[in-house]
Amino acid sequence: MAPIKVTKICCIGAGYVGGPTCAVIALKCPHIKVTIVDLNQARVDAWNSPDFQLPIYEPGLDEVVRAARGRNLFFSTDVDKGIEEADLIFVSVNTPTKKSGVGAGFAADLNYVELATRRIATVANSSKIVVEKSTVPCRTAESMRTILEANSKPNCRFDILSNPEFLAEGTAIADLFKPDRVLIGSLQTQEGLDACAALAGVYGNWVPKDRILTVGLWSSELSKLAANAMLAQRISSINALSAICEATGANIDEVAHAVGYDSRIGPKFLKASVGFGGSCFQKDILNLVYLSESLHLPEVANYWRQVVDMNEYQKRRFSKRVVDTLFNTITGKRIAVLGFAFKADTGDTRESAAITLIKDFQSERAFVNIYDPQVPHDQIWADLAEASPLTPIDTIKKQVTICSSAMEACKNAEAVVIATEWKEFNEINWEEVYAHMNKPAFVFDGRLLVDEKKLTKIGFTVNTIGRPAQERV
Ligand SMILES: NC(=O)C1=CN([C@@H]2O[C@H](COP(=O)(O)OP(=O)(O)OC[C@H]3O[C@@H](n4cnc5c(N)ncnc54)[C@H](O)[C@@H]3O)[C@@H](O)[C@H]2O)C=CC1
Ligand SMILES: O=C(O)[C@H]1O[C@H](OP(=O)(O)OP(=O)(O)OC[C@H]2O[C@@H](n3ccc(=O)[nH]c3=O)[C@H](O)[C@@H]2O)[C@H](O)[C@@H](O)[C@@H]1O
Repeated sequence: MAPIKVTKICCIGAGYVGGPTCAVIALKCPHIKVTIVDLNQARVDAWNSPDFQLPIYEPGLDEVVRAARGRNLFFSTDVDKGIEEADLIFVSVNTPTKKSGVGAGFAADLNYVELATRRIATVANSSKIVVEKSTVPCRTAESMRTILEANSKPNCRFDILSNPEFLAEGTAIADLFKPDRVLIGSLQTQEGLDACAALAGVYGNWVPKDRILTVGLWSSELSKLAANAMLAQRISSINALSAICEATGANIDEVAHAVGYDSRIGPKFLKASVGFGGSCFQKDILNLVYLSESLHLPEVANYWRQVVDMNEYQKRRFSKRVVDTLFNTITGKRIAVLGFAFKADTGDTRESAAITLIKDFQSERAFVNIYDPQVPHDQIWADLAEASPLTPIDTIKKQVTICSSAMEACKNAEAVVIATEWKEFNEINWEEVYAHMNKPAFVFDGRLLVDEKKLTKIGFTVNTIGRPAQERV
């Protein structure tokens, strides 16, 4: 049989993954028409905006969309047309943690995946390769196949692939241009392998062959959860060690450096922090915990749960350190929180550690000034309202002020808390900040960002994650 040639791709879901991933496919494959569809009109409008005010902030994304949009890259709310036209469909919808029902708080909510799958079954008039791009529990492809086959029209066949995405926000375009690997899982039938070869052919336009890994469907699905769980586990491990450092006088940067020098361990992902955030680490580990429990493997479930528990502990430990250091009370004191996004170079705030810290400061009745260079103010208010559902937004607004610069946030504050490692926080004029703060002035560095010695010399008392407090000299 001649290899399947992909000429039209549809991606369902124009979010942080579907948007950048398929924009890069369009850029690198000018011979393929790529249509990204979404039910969210505002999001699609932003992708189509004449001045390229895209719905997500991602370095380099703008250039990719400028080069391909209108040529072979299209954004639309016409989901049915996108499905009908395409020979390969990515399902890149959200799979958040379930909020209610069986598995609430742990299991992935597969409702969006199911709705998208049902839509494909209803609309498709020709055979399609359907690709799971969303992160899903192991064996979700089987449910998708059952739904598609039960609802398909005669002469329509569906081949399901798993092609999880490994990009990280903030470096999405670089990751997509030069991925460590592209993983494609398929059934090991001839049809499955043919579909796999077709998708590998798409990536083959720019990804070297030896970086395209082809495996079985279930291995592919599980590998995505495993990769995120192991990355998060490294952060929880280094954060657990940071607590020992603070208590003993060891320095977490030195420990991470020494440990990471072992080529079997490696230096990446060993940066102690105020806790990992982002839409996926916690969700995917909880998903793995749920999967393990469903498989009657409680020891395995407990093992992975600890990674999330340690992360919660790290956040709480940090806010407690702020309160303890400020003479056991922050009531009525002003705390400047620098950074609200869950990491630098993104405007995404999902599960950001900053939200937990600010909530803790609010419950201690402190005043909080927030500054983030990318997160829209409306998003900050929405996140704070969601974090404290019983507190009216007007009450929150009496305690919290959103500022338009780091300097403005620090004015008249007792303490500065660095929650996100934005580069611009390296360039803060700390002498000027110090001059405008109440004394004694404290800096709590949750991201190992500031030069402790320099700040201490200025007069600050500096508390850095994973190091004992530096007293004023
Ligand atoms: N955010 C990230 O960096 C990464 C996310 N992932 C995974 O990728 C998946 C998508 O994540 P994000 O892009 O961050 O989510 P997102 O929430 O930014 O985007 C999902 C989009 O799908 C749309 N959608 C939902 N149901 C739909 C339907 N039936 N028809 C059309 N559109 C529909 C939503 O309106 C939304 O715009 C998740 O499973 C996530 O775990 C994987 C790797 C990285
Ligand atoms: O499935 C996903 O959603 C993605 O999740 C992560 O990507 P992302 O969450 O975008 O960002 P990371 O760079 O992994 O950072 C996650 C969190 O860990 C924190 N972190 C990271 C590294 C580190 O050494 N220390 C640390 O505290 C970051 O500040 C951030 O809060 C993975 O890195 C991606 O491979 C994966 O595709």
